[in-house]
Amino acid sequence: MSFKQAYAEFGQLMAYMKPRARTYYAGMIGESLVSAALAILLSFVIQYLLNYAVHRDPSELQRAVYLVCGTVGVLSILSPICNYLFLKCIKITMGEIRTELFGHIARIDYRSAESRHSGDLLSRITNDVQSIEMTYAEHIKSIVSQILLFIGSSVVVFIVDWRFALVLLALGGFSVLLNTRFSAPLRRVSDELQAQMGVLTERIGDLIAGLQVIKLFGLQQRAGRLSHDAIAAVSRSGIRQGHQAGLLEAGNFLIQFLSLGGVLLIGLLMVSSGQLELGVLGQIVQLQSGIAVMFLSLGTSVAMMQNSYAGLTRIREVLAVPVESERHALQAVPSPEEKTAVRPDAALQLTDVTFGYDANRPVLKELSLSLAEGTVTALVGPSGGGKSTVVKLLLGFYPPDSGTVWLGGRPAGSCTLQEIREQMAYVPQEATLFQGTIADNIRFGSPDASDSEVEAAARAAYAHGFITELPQGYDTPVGERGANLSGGQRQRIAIARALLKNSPILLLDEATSALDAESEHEVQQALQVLMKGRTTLVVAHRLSTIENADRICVIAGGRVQEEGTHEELLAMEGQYADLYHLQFRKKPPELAVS
Ligand SMILES: Nc1ncnc2c1ncn2[C@@H]1O[C@H](COP(=O)(O)OP(=O)(O)OP(=O)(O)O)[C@@H](O)[C@H]1O
Repeated sequence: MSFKQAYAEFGQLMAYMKPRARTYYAGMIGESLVSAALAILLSFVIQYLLNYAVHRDPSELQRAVYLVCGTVGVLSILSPICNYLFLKCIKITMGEIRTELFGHIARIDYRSAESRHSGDLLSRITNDVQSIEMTYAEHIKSIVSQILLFIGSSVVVFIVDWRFALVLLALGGFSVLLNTRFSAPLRRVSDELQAQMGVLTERIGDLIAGLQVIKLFGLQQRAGRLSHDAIAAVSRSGIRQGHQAGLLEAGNFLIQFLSLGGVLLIGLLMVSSGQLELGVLGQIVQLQSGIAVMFLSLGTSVAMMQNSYAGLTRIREVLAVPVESERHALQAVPSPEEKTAVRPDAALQLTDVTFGYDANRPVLKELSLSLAEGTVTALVGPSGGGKSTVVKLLLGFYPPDSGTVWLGGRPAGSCTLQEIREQMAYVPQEATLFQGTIADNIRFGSPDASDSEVEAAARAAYAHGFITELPQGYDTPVGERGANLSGGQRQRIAIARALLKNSPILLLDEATSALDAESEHEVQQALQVLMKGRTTLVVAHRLSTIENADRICVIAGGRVQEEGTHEELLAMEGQYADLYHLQFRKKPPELAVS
């Protein structure tokens, strides 16, 4: 890496510290001065004590004692203050970096979110952010304190015997060359290692999320094999990094050894021939480590900062992922035919919508669909036909490639995403619960809702009963992603949340397929309450649950193939009738949509 590039990357790293740069540098330089001063003053103490040992002059002993007491007194006041300022700046800055990352990830557009593995994002938020903290807290401070120690030691050695100073500086020069030689390979291996840590975190995420399936199907060995490659890659890069760092360290130690051995040998010869005081030699020996260590630790710190630069690059990649714009990304102006097709009673409508996740493979093909206000519409059809994709478009997660989504007769492209989403409540197949209590999770539907409103929503969602049976009631923590609750309980909390949101349009991804009969009954009852008076779109996987819907649309191959009521569609003897006969299973009438 060129000096210019390193300087630019350092600048980017320090840009986060800019608002409090003065305090950070003051704290860090203060801390560094303290440790450099300690080492240099110690060299004087050694000189005075050795002089006392040789000449038995009590004033030398006295000077050593005064110096020790003065140093301890001043440093014990300065050090905690500087350390506090320094650490405070780091913690605030790290908090800001994490907040920026979290905020950005929460806003990234859905297409980018779906195309990334959550483990990769997790690794960037944890490993890469951590690598930046190491530079703020360790590497920069180490460089500055070693430079200060180096300057102080060099000046003192130069004053007491300039010949030693020249020899030590020459050896230091070698050390610089050695460290520069290792900088580029270390950066390469750091980049690799950080990326591989990301892959490993992805594998671990998959493993934890799929633990039940892995155990159930006895896939432990297979899962182990899948993670094996990622673990092996991390180990290989880690070993390569260790190898490079080890070679660098060995070279630096050799130089340090030569420097210490040389000073001692020449110094002792000079002492024995009367050219040098023993006390001065003791002082030079103490200070030579300050000079040699500077090169050693400067090299190591510069090399380790490559890790942070690699981490920063990965964090900046996340920050460069586009966020959802406030406006719905749909810009196309509806055609005159589409405008005339808009039904005045439609709460939601799609006219000639074509959409593909991949531009060359349309999933929805000129699909038209309208949801009359206050009615229940069900989407059914074969797996992969495009039902969930319709929901994603309605929620504004993706804009159509062509055609128009209409919201109450208004093109969704002219609405903000907030306007679109305020109109809709969505209950997905798997209820998403967040860390916090049951009450917190219901309150996501309306953050300002009072406790009694939360309870009313829970009662309407048939959730109040089981909540009050829990020892902590509404204050029960739901555990990671609702792990402390059953599937049906999670669903009813999600329904209570949707009730509290009180939006006029309801999108349901058939939420009961994974539940046992009793839970399904309760969730269905809760859904009946939720659907009352709302325009509802149900993505149904089991036809028995939507027999009484006002309209049923069969979606296959990205198009509405058939539509009508249950009886009309059966009479058609088309795809719906085939699907129905295939799945035929009578449900108790009270469970079905009424
Ligand atoms: N994020 C995505 N990226 C790329 N392709 C996708 C994505 N999501 C869905 N698809 C593809 O789009 C097509 C329609 O998927 P969709 O989930 O809408 O079907 P569906 O009718 O809801 O299926 P199911 O009943 O199984 O849930 C499928 O071929 C699917 O592979």
